[in-house]
Order: sequence, then structure tokens, then C-alpha cells
Amino acid sequence: MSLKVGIVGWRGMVGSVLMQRLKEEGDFNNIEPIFFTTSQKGQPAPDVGQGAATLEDASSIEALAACDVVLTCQGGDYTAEVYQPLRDSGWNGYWIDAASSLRMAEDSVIVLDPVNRKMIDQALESGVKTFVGGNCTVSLMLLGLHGLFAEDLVEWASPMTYQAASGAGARNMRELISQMGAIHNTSAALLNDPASAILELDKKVADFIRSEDYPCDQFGVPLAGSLIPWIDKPMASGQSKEEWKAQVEANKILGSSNQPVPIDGLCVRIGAMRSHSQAITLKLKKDVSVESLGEIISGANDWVRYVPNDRELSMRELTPAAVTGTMNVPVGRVRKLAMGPEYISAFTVGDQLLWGAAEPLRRMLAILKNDL
Ligand SMILES: NC(=O)C1=CN([C@@H]2O[C@H](COP(=O)(O)OP(=O)(O)OC[C@H]3O[C@@H](n4cnc5c(N)ncnc54)[C@H](OP(=O)(O)O)[C@@H]3O)[C@@H](O)[C@H]2O)C=CC1
Ligand SMILES: N[C@@H](CC(=O)OP(=O)(O)O)C(=O)O
Repeated sequence: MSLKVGIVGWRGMVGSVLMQRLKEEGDFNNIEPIFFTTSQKGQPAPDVGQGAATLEDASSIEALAACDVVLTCQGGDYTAEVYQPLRDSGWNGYWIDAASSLRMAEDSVIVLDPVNRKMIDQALESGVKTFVGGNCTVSLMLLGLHGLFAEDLVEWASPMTYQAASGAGARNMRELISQMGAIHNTSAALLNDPASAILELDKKVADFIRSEDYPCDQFGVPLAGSLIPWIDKPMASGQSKEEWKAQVEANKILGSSNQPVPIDGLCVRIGAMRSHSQAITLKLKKDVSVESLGEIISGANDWVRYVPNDRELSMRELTPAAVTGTMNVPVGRVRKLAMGPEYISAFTVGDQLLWGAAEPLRRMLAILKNDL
């Protein structure tokens, strides 16, 4: 019997990437998809080769309860509104969610199966029904450094992130490009004149970025031509919530919450579109040669790509421009730091809508279908 899978949030940004991946991998073949909406009830559902259907009401507990699995990319507010009433109604189906709300719940598992497949299988055996995708920077860091954690080599890690506009949403991605365009428009005359003074061009741009005319309704402050050293809400600890997630979520995924590996650093938004990068300082539990580290990192899973610490390779392969739209998670700039032989650096990049958001959910559904 094929699983009835309710899909919520399918036309949003994360949902669209998920739909692409479900189609690419033939995941609609042996399920019965039911598409939900919070705003377009009764309109045609997307055609995934199973005949015409209409959109169901995503706030109807009765309609959701008819599903074996609910797969949602609709966001935390939706989860907060619907999840508990659905469970309270007696529904015992599988809930797969992109939003952060249920990640730290005791009865949920954060899914990143290349890293924690055993934990997922044990949870399924013991009757866990709630599976949540991890924070994008956390999932991408763990995929990249999987080998080091699996070999229990990491004493602590400090990731300093360079996060893309997509993490803030589709409107923010548009705004980034508008900002870039506006900067160009304002400085085009000087730019086109090779004889113009560079300091004049620089002043023109700086004045514009600080002016009322610079488009920044979504971010609130300039991103193009600048950066934003804060992501998400402030926490009492002085961390941003994005920074707080690193240690708690990574250790939950690794099954080490009782004796957590300290993981903490600063999260920064930069002007990339949809790939997050992270420069990570690690203290290892012992001195391991860079050559061995390369082997440990590259052998951990099918997506990590070890990039030797070479200028040309790093500039070509270790960037958002190279990685966006792919499932690859390159890791490079691995070298010993001046602090001592156990201290190493690493730099990693990943598409935050693929492995950072949609792919762990798609794969969780595949696990439920016994396809993975
Ligand atoms: N952005 C990210 O990087 C990540 C996001 N997440 C989680 O996923 C959630 C959803 O994020 P994201 O996909 O960026 O959200 P979006 O804003 O792109 O989509 C959310 C919902 O908005 C509604 N919507 C209204 N107008 C439109 C429109 N013109 N086009 C598309 N959808 C529209 C849709 O619901 P409807 O069809 O019901 O109207 C859609 O499902 C987040 O809240 C977060 O919890 C998780 C990891 C990463
Ligand atoms: N906060 C992330 C995106 C995101 O949605 O994270 P989370 O799934 O933890 O809320 C970013 O801005 O890049």
C-alpha cells in the first residue's frame, strides 16, 4: 500500500527545491501525494504525473489526519498552529518538517541521514514519529566535517559563517540583486570612464549605500557592498539564535547532547545568493597529519569533496559560485594553525536550500518508503 503523503509549503522557496528533488529522484512514483495550501484551497494542485487534483486546506486537522505522512516546508508559525492540535486529535502519522520549532523537542529527531542514519533507524523502531531538518549551517558543517566527528577527533569547533541571502527568504534574495543593481546604476557613469578617480567612485558608492535611496526594506540595512554580522534573534548568552543552534543541534544530531562538543562562533550574512560558507577553527583531540585529515574528511560520505590547500583549487572549487545548485559539500583550506599541532582550519561551502534544507527531508521520506 502506498503512503498518503500530505505536502505543505510546496510552492515556497524550500518547498520548490524539495519538489524539484522529489521529481528528479522519482519519489512521487510510489506515494499518494496530497497537496495542501494555507491560501489557495480548491485551486489546482501541481501535476506530478498522478492526475488532476485540487489543493486541500492546510489548517484542516481532519484533512491532515487522513495522511500517513505530513511533509511541511511552510514554516514555524504553521507548525505551531497545526502540529499539536493534529497530535491531540489522535493522529499518529509521521511529521517531517523544515521549520526549527520542533528540532529540540524531546520526542523529535533532527534528520541528516548520512551522519545519523543509525539514530533515525533506532528512533523509527522505538516509535518516534516526528523528524525535523536541521539548521542549514549545522547540517552543512556536519556533512563536511562528518569524518572528523565520526572518528571522535574534535575537542571543540568554532565556525565563523558567511551566510547567503536565501537563508533570510525569497524576498531578501531579490533585494540583494536590487541592491547590486542600484549600486551599479548610481555609479555607472564613473565606472564607464576609465579616467575617473577610484576614490571618487568609492565615495559615490559609500554615500549611496548610506542614503535613503538604497533599497533595504527586507534586510533593514545594506547587504550588497556591506555585510550583516547578526542572524536571527538575540539570546541572553549574547549569541544570536543562529549561533546558539550550532552546538545544541549538532550535538543532538551526533547523539552527544549529554557531553556536548563545544561548537560556537559568529554568524554573518554576506552577499551570496544561496550557498552558505563557513571558516571553522578546530581543536583536535590529538595531532593528526594534514594528509590523514584529508583522507578522513573525504571518505566520510558521498557528497563531501576534499579540496587540497592549494590557491587555484581553493579559488575555483571552494566558493558559492562553484557549489550553488549542486549536492557537493567541498571542504578545503585544511592546515595546521600557529596555535599548535592540534589546531586546524577548514573552510566549507554548501547549497543551503539543498543539503541545508530540502534534501534531508526528501531522504527522510525515502527512508519511510524503504527506498533508502
Ligand atoms: N529559507 C531557508 O533557508 C530555510 C527555511 N526553512 C524553513 O522553511 C520555511 C519556509 O521557508 P521559505 O521556503 O523560504 O518560505 P516562503 O516564504 O518561500 O514560502 C512559504 C509559503 O508562503 C506562501 N506564499 C505566499 N505567496 C507566495 C508566492 N508568491 N510564492 C510562493 N509561496 C508563497 C506559500 O504558502 P501557501 O501555498 O500555503 O500560500 C509558501 O508555502 C521557513 O519558515 C523555515 O521554517 C528551513 C531551512 C532553510
Ligand atoms: N537562519 C538561516 C535559515 C533558516 O531558515 O534557518 P532555520 O531553519 O534554523 O530557521 C539563515 O538565515 O541562513
